[in-house]
Amino acid sequence: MTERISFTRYLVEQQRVHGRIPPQLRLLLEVVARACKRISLAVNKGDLGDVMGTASTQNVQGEVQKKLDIIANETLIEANEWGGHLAAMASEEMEGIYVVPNRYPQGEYLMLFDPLDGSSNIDVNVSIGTIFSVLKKPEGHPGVQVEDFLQPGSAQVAAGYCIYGPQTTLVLTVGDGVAMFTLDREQGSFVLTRENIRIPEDTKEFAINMSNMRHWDEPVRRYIDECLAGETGPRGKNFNMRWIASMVADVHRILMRGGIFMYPWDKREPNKPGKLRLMYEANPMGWLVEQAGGSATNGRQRILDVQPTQLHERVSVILGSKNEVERVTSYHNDPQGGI
Ligand SMILES: O=P(O)(O)OC[C@H]1O[C@](O)(COP(=O)(O)O)[C@@H](O)[C@@H]1O
Ligand SMILES: [Mg+2]
Ligand SMILES: [Mg+2]
Repeated sequence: MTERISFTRYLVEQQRVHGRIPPQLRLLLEVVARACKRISLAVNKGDLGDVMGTASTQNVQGEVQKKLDIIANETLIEANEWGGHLAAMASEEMEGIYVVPNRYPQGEYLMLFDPLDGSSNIDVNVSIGTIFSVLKKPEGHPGVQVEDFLQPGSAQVAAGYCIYGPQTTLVLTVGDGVAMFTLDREQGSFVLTRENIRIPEDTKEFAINMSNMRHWDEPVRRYIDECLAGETGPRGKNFNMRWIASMVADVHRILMRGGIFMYPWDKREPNKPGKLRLMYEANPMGWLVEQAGGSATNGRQRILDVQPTQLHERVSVILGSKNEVERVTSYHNDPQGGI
């Protein structure tokens, strides 16, 4: 029987063999994995635990928070604040940054997270998840400010997500490809189950919320129309559609078998670049996809090159199989032509 590699051992080998992970980052990732395990247990409880339904509060996005949004947020904060590897955290569920109290040692990393992604699916037993992104705290000044977080996605030192579905699966990159770990509930630990995940460059599967079609911009409309036209149309092949409405689940499918995921700008809120958030949704997912051989743009430029100006800023997201993302991007940059 092949020897099972635990998450801890994988990180230790990445540190020792590849010198990719400094000790503090390894500790941080282990703590995040433990926090995700606790969130997974809460999610699994469903109606047996007091975790379903809405809380009576709103978050900075103006969304009514779900109980699990808050439980997941608190679990990540509590688990990470005392370890000495973080200086501060930022979350979809918190307006400002959370600076690690000075009764604890100040670490050299910053972490951003979407504690519970796919909130609209919580009460209907569909896969949801946690998304995280790790940056280095800039040196040269004491304390931490919001501006320290406003680094482009290309500055990430680690990114990942944990999906709470039929399996609980943790997917991670530290810049050396993408690895996947499945939670072994008997052992209570994450075990390496895939390495060097690759996304096929071509695909016949697109994911977008079709109910927004009338609000889309011309390049997106053109791309989807061509897919829907199938083998008798300009693409000469039939396309299938999927939309789980949990970004973590739609992106996981793409890492597993390819595809293109789109949440583009649309006319419903023309002043917003998109629905999804740059710092703790698009950047970590964009880096994972790139590390697996795919692409991620906002329709015009590489998402990881976008210079953030606000903690909760939104962005148009087009990611997945390289050739399809390049096609949609070319339709934006050259409306008459494109690929
Ligand atoms: O309901 P819609 O418009 O299809 O949007 C679904 C998208 O919204 C999200 O649920 C937003 O994330 P949160 O659940 O973390 O707020 C994404 O996971 C998903 O891709
Ligand atoms: Mg989300
Ligand atoms: Mg969320």
